[in-house]
Amino acid sequence: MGVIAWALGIVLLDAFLCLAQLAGLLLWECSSCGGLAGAWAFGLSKWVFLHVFISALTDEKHRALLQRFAALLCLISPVFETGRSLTSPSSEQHAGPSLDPSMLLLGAASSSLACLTWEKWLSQGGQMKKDDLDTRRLLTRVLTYFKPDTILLIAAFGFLIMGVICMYNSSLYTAKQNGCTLKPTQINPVISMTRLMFQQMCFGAVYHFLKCQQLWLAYTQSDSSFRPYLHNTLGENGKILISRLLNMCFHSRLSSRLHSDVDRMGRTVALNANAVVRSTVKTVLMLRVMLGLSWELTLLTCIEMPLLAILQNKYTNLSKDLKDQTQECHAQNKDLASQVIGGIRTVRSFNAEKDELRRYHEALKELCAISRRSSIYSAVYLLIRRLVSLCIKIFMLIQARSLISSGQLTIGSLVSFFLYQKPMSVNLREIMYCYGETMSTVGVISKVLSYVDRTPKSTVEGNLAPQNLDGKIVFQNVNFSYPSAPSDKPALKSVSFEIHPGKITALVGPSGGGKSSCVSLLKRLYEPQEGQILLDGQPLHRYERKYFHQKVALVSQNPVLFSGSLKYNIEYGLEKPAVEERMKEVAKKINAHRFISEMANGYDTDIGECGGKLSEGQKQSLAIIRALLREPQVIILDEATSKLDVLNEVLARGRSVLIVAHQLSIVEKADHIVFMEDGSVREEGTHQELMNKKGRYFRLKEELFSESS
Ligand SMILES: Nc1ncnc2c1ncn2[C@@H]1O[C@H](COP(=O)(O)OP(=O)(O)OP(=O)(O)O)[C@@H](O)[C@H]1O
Repeated sequence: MGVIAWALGIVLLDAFLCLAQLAGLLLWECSSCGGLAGAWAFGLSKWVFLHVFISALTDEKHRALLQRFAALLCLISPVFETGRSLTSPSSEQHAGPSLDPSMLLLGAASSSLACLTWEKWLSQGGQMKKDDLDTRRLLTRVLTYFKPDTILLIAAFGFLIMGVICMYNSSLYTAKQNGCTLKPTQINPVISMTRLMFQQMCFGAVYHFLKCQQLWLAYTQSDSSFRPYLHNTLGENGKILISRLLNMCFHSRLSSRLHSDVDRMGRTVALNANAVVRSTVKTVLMLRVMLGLSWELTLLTCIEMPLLAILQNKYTNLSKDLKDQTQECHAQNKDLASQVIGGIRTVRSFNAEKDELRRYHEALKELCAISRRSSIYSAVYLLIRRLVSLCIKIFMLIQARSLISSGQLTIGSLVSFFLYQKPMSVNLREIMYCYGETMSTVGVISKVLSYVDRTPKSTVEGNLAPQNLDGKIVFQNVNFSYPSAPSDKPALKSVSFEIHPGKITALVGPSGGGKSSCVSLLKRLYEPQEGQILLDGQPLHRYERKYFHQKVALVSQNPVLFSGSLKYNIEYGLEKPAVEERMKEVAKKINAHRFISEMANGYDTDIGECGGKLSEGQKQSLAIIRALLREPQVIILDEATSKLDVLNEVLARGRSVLIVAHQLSIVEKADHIVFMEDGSVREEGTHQELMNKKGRYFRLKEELFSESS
C-alpha cells in the first residue's frame, strides 16, 4: 500500500476518533469536552493510538513519515487551542476545542499540507541526505555558541513574545472598536486597551532593561575581550556571536577572511532568530482571528506558504553557490589589497603599480559578474513570488464572492480579513526569507566552524621551566615535510647537529637547503614527523610554552612590528613593563639608543603602521632589543641582524647563538658551521676545516667569490 493511501487511512481513522468523541459527548449529554486539558488528553491519546497502529501495520519504509504525520494531525488541535486560550483576554472564558466538523477538515488539510511541504521539499522526500544532516548539525552547533547567554536570551525572547502578544491584542481591540470583527466585545474596551498597552510597555521595558543590564555587565567585568562588540547586545546584529567566533578563530591564528565570513554568519544567525520569533508569534495570533472570520479564506492564505517555501528552496539552492563565490571573491580582494598595500615598496620598486591595479580591477570585475548573476536570480525569484501571491489573491476574491453571495461572509468580515491577510503574508514571507538566508549561509557557517576546529599540530604543552638553562640544542635525525608540500618532497632529511652554549653556530648552504625549516622547527612553528630536537637534553615540547619562547628568541630579517610607539613594540608580550633604564642599556649595547633618542618623542615615538616610519635597519634593531630584554638563552639571528655589536652583547652572557646565513659573507667568525643542501647536513666544522676539506662549502665559497670578483 502506498504512503498516500496510508495517510488517507490515518486521516479517516482520526476523523472516526473525533466523531466517536462527539458521539460520546452527545450520549453523555456533555456540553464541553473538558476545555484545554480535555483537548490535550484527547490529542495525546489519539497520538498514542495512531502511533501503535502505524508501528504495528505499516512497513518500515514509510513508518517514520507516517508517524510524523500522525503526531502533527493529533497535536495540531491542542496546540492551536492552547495558543487561542493564551491569547484570548482573561475575561473571555475559554470554551475548549470547537466540535465543528469544518475544523476537523481544516486540521486534516493543514497537517497534510505541512507534512507534504516538509517531507517533499524541505527535507528532500523524507530521506535525510548527508547534506541536510550536516546542515542541521552545523546550525545546532551554532546555537551552542549562545550557551553562555541562555538565561538572558530565554528571558529576552520571552519578553519579546509577550510584547508582540500585547501589541497584537491592543490592535485587535482597536479593530473591534472600529467594528471590523464579527463579535462585539463584552468588556469595557477602554479598560482593556489601557491594560494591554500598559502590559506591552512593561514587557518592552523589561526587554530593554535586560539589554542595558548586559551592557552594564560588559563594561564592569574585568574580562573585557568582548567590550567593543557589546553596544548592540542580546545577539542583535550577532555582535556577541561574531566576537566569540572571532576570538576562537584568532586562537587558531587565522586572520584573512576572518571578518567577512564570521560577520556574515553572526549577523544571519542573530537577525534571523529575532525575526523568526517575532513573525511566528504574530502569524499564530493572526491565524487565530482569521480562522474565526473565514477558514476557507485562511486556508487559501496558508497555501501561499508551502508554495513560497518551494520557490524559496529552489532560489536558495541556486543562489547558495553564488553567495559562497561572492564571499570568496570579497575575501580574495581584501587579501589582494592588503598584500599590495603591505608590499607597496616592492610594488613601486618594480614599477608594478599598473599591473597590480589591473589585477585588482579584474578581481573586481569578477565580483561584479557574480553580483549581476545574483541580481538576475533575485529578480526572477521576486517576479515569480509576486505572481504566486497575485494568483492566490485572485482565488481568494473569487472564493469571497461566493461566500458573500451564499451569506456565509459579510462585507465587514471580508474587509477585516484583508486587514489581517496582508501583514500575515508579510510575516510568512519573512519566515521564508529567514529560512532561505540561514540555508544560504550554511556554507559560510561550515567554513567558519572549520576555522574554529583547527587545532595546533604541536604536542600538548609541557611544564618544564628550569631556573638555569645552558641552552644546548641537539637536532637528532629530524625528518620534516611541510603540510602543504607532497610527502615525497621533505624539507629536512635525517638532520642532526648541535648548538653549544657560548658559541656561534652558523647554518649555511644554497637557497632551499633547509636552513629556515630548521629554525621553524626550533621555534616550534611546526613539529618534525620523525626524530627530535632537544634543549638541555629535553624534547622541546616538554617545556612550558611561554618559558620556551622567552628562552629561545628569534630575530628575523623582517621583524613584525605593530602600530604604536617604539616602547610598545619593545615591551610587546612582556608580563611587566620593561624598566626604562634596562631598555636604554640594551639599546646602547647594540648601538640603537642614539637613533631612538634623536627621534621626536624618543621611546614614545609613533612608528606608524607596521613600523612604516622606520628604516629596515632600525626595525631590526628594535626587534633585537625586544628579544634581548627577555633574557633569552638561545638566540637565532638572521644574517642581516648578526652584526658584530649584537653578537658581542649576546656572547658576553654565554648564550647559544645560531646564525642563519643565507649568504656566506659573515660565517667565517662562527665557531661551528653546518652546511646544508637539499634538506640534509652535508658538511660540518670550522671555516678553516671546511676550506681545507675542499668540499661543498669550499666550492660554494669559490663560486660566490668568482661571481663577486
Ligand atoms: N611553507 C612552505 N611550504 C611548503 N614548502 C616549503 C615551505 N617553506 C619552504 N618550503 C620548501 O622547503 C625546502 C627548504 O626550504 P627552506 O626555506 O628551509 O630553505 P632555506 O635554506 O632557508 O632557503 P633560503 O636560503 O632561500 O631562505 C625548499 O624546497 C622549499 O621549497
